[in-house]
Amino acid sequence: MTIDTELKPHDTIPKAEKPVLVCILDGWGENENKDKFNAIHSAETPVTDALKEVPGRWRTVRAHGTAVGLPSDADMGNSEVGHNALGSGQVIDQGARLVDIALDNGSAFELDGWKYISESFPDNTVHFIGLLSDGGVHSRCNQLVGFLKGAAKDGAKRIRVHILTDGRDVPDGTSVKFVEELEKDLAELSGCDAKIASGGGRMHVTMDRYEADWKIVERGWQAHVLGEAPHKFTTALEAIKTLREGDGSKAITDQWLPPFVVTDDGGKAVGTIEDGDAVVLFNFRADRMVEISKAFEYEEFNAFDRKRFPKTRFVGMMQYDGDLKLPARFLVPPPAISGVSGELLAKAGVSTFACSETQKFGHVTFFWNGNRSGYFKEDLETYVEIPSDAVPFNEAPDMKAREITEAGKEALLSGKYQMVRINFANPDMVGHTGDLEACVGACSLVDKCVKELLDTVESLGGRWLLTADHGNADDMVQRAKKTNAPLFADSGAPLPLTSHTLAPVPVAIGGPGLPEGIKFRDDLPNAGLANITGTYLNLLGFATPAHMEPSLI
Ligand SMILES: O=C(O)[C@@H](CO)OP(=O)(O)O
Ligand SMILES: [Mn+2]
Ligand SMILES: [Mn+2]
Repeated sequence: MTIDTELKPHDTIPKAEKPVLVCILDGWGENENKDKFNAIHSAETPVTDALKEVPGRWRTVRAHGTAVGLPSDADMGNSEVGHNALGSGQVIDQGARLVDIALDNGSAFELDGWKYISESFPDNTVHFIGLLSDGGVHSRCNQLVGFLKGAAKDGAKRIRVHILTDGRDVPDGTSVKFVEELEKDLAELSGCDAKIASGGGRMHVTMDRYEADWKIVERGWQAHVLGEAPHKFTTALEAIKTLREGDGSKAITDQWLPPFVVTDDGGKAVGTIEDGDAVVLFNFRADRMVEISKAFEYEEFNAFDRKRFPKTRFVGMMQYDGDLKLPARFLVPPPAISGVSGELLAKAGVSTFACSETQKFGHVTFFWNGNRSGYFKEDLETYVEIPSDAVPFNEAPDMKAREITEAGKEALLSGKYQMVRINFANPDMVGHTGDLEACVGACSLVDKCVKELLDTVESLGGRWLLTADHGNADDMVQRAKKTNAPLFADSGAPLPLTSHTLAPVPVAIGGPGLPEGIKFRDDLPNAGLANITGTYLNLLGFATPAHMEPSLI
């Protein structure tokens, strides 16, 4: 498709004279399950509730599956695909799908990335590092197995897998099943010595994002590369089963397992990373692979002391950062996202303010701009990151919602910005902890913060759009497949749901600056997140560009 990067004025909505607020509630779905396990339903949310009553200015849109470029409608939404869609207005085949296709048609094994790592197959080790689950948000086991088989077929003599346990996109405890399956798959690879070499929980080892805590990456480096960790076991299965028990008084969940190394009977690590080895990061999603990519790729690096910097043939499943071209080599070309709203608005001279806390900062900047870490026009764009606490967020469920609200209000009142873009992390990040009570509190607070922001826009005579990127807080319990009934452990405790949901998300518009007759059209019942981009461009007074999905207005 040809992309026209010139924004044209809207036919009927005049150019916004006052700021337009776009506010994303991360992980805030509109779920059919309206029992106490829906934290949003259980929370005090008078502000977002009242928005539903405004005729023609509230609706839901699809935020999962094919509506956001994922392989199937069984796939839950996530922040990467959600913010890509919100920022670009396009439904783009996403990493999960592109890798499936490249494996299906075999092209993955013809491309430069694969040829590059193949050079290590005969005489060196090939290492695979990534999230071991079938969650489909960052990675998928069947894709890992596809590449493992490809490596064995193409003559890899020695394979080592470094696993990050999930328990976030999939139920806690499933790490055991995934490791058992992987052990079996590795044993079946013919003609090569293949083993799990190290690992740890995804929230504690390797998979940090937006430089929230480099210690997480350092732990991973020590375990995967140097073969050093406080815990050593002779099998990965024994490692995770033992580590899950914690210190006896408190169990540790899959997400938070400490780093471990697998050793031989003599205590020697079975899979350190050495000069000449190939290293593949098998996650397709970008945010949590950027830091570890820098550690493997950058000669100059001072985020932590690597102690040893092996010269490896290093590839990502995808190229994770389009501006940094990181990593330089990759197995499957990433989604080509162009003509995004940020670029068009910068070209049109619109000044933008974007803000969230660290955990979601890249969501409203990097993902929003199509996985680019830079600016389009730096003098027109102000990006503000409020540092997140480095704690499990059920222990501090308010997170930085108040600080983000203050920053957003200040930006609106400053008169410096035509568009103000905000993301509240709480419903998602607290939702992922599985702690219902904490999540209910988080949702109530976010509702209050939304009020403050909308009141500010009202006072200025501006316009606003409120939406979310996918569900999460809207269901905090695992349910029976057929009946949807909540599931409980033998102890009687509800089985927590830590993942995102398949629920659609709300969209609401308003503000005194919005001409009175402006309403949502009713001929787009299947609209998704990509339809929101044209909608906020309309609020700014621009027509929806032809390469974007139609506006909801
Ligand atoms: O924490 C994350 O990495 C994902 C879940 O795997 O959540 P989100 O897509 O909301 O960032
Ligand atoms: Mn999200
Ligand atoms: Mn999430």
